[in-house]
Amino acid sequence: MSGDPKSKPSFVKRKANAGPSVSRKRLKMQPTSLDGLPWRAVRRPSETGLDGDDGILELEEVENVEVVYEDTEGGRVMKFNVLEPSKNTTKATVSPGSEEDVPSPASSELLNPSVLFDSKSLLPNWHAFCMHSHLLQVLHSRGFATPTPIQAKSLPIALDGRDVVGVAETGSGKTLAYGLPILHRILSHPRLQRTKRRLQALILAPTRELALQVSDHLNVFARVIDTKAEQDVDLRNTEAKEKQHKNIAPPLVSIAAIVGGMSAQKQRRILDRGVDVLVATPGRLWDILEEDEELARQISQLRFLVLDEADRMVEAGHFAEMDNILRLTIRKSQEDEIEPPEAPGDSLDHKGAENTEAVDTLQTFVFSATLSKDLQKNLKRSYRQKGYKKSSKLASTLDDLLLRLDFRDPDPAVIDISPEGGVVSTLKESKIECLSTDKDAYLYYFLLRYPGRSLVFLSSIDGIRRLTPLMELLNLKAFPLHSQMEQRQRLKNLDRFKATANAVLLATDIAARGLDIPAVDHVVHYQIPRSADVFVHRNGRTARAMQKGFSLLMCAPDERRVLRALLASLGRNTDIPEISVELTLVDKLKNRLLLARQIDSQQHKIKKQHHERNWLKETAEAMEIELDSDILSESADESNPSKARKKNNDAKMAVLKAKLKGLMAQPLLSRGVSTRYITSGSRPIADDIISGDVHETMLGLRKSEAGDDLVAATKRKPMHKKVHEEPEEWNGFGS
Ligand SMILES: Nc1ncnc2c1ncn2[C@@H]1O[C@H](COP(=O)(O)OP(=O)(O)OP(=O)(O)O)[C@@H](O)[C@H]1O
Repeated sequence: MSGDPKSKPSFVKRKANAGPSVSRKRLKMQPTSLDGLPWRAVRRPSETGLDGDDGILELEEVENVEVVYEDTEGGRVMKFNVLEPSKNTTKATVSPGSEEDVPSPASSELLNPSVLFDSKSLLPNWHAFCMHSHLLQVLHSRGFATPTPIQAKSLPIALDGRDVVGVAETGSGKTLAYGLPILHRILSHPRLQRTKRRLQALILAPTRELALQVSDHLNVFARVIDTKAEQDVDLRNTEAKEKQHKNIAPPLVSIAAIVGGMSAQKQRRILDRGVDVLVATPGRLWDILEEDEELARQISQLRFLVLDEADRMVEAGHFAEMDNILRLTIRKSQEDEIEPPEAPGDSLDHKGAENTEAVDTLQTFVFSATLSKDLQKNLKRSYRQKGYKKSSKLASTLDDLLLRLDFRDPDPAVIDISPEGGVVSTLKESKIECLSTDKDAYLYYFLLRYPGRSLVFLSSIDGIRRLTPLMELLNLKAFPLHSQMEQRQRLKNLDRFKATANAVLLATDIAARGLDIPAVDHVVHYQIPRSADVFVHRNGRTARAMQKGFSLLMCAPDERRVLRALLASLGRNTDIPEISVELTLVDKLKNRLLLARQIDSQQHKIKKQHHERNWLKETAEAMEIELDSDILSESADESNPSKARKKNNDAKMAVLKAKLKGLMAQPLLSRGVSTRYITSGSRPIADDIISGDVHETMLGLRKSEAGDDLVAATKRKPMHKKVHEEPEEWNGFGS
């Protein structure tokens, strides 16, 4: 019996169970007293209300016991015969009262899935994978009726214990393709109760947002199902998520995210408590690893290693950290020239069998929407070439890095179902050719003409800083997202963008990979992306999970050459179609933009003057210098304007703002529509207005989706042709 009987009132409930399958033939007479029986502690089922700590410290059961009644002189007595269990019994032999032998709560679900959850009739398309019943229930509760193609192809292989390199289009469910096998394994091999969780899976992701998203996504599958909470709480909202986390039972599988920009102490505390799955960005993980020897040791004994968006990881400035972390995962049994850094505790092999099991069964998953065919071939080849030697120098390309992965599998399965040319079937692409200096106006036109959730990619942070205030002055809900923002602000802006139906996210390529934002209607490339992969991933933020999506590329004359090269590298032989634009409207919008720019530069000037004046004063004070009265008066003239001057500035600003307000109040009429009589143009619009069919911000234009306004694409000179493979047949999500 466990617990301290002195400190708490306690009793032990016991139930005897002879078990129907016990054969008389293997009866071994062992008359014993009640306390001498092989009692086994069992979980206190929450359904019965016995799972609290009050009163009952432990519930025990005993099996293979025969109860015999004997008539004696003193009356009828009960005797117990212990039957010897059959040799092939699957139950572990347990010693009574041993804490170590008590399975964790997760094991309660470790029963025949078809008994707990009728997956055959409720989830027929998932049934064949024989996954843990808890996972099937979550899939069912979320309405994930059918595995996506990448899931259907990789799950059987991954569940079979093999390594997988998976390449599939953006938004096609790759997270669960690697996540479900990991969760299945952990749920099916529950840790012993009161033993600390041991790290079993490490998932590396290139950006903080992606790492947090992956951990959120998998956490949904790791928690005890609370259908009410699932309905009530929008899990995509950070605040709601925090609230929910406070209210729920401990997870069946503990998944933690370790990313930069958030409290390192808090993340260390979580690690100290023990986690099963760690999702991390390489930079922060390496920082922690340099001080946390125990974590380094656990990483050297992982059961699963995942590289999500592997190809991005080498670009994100994480190369050295990635390389170091991968070295930790290399097993000692490998005949390798790379000496993994000595993991703390290497000498402490007291875990014995547990270590051996982990060492021998590391499974590696590498997933991305863009892994070149050459790389995939090289990956395979490297394992066949016995002579391949890993150099101890730092890896320098993705090829190098992947070749360093410690694939246990002599022939890792490579599943490539990425679409030809990188275009997702539900995505419509378009472009606008215009001068660089006109891009703001065309962007503004597009955002007004096609309201919705638009994600605009810019190649520089300065560009985002310049555009954000302009958009705000033009009454658009614009949120910036880039690496120089504080992490809290980054997440807040993402949440706001997700929660606003008609909003603009101005982002650098940190938002290009993996982010699963619901219902992004448009992706805009303000500049041509620097590579074909980035183009594919940026586009992948829309048209996800078989939803419709639209992308617009803004191409200046000096970018044409880059665009041609980009399309060629994707093996495309048709140009991207142009979208038709009402140029008269763009001209009108240019006037608004001009005013917005003037206001912004005026505001900027005032801010700068304040800043300079304060700096001068503070510096003089700090250095205990008395500034020359000439300088002071000059400075006062310039940056601390006199009342009259200030008034003048304020008046100037008020005039500009009033002008802009006036312009914005004027309806934007399309060409051919008279400003005086909206029925007299080439296309009278009065009827459309009455029927609500006209565009609310641009009179004279019918409401339409961006995809409806494409101009036929021109054919480009044929490139080297690709053999056309039949597309994967898939009828979409939930079918
Ligand atoms: N079997 C399924 N049925 C329905 N929806 C699914 C299924 N699997 C995943 N999803 C949903 O599809 C969306 C995209 O999944 P996920 O983010 O894993 O895509 P991805 O392939 O990793 O995309 P990217 O390459 O852009 O990172 C998510 O919202 C996810 O919940």
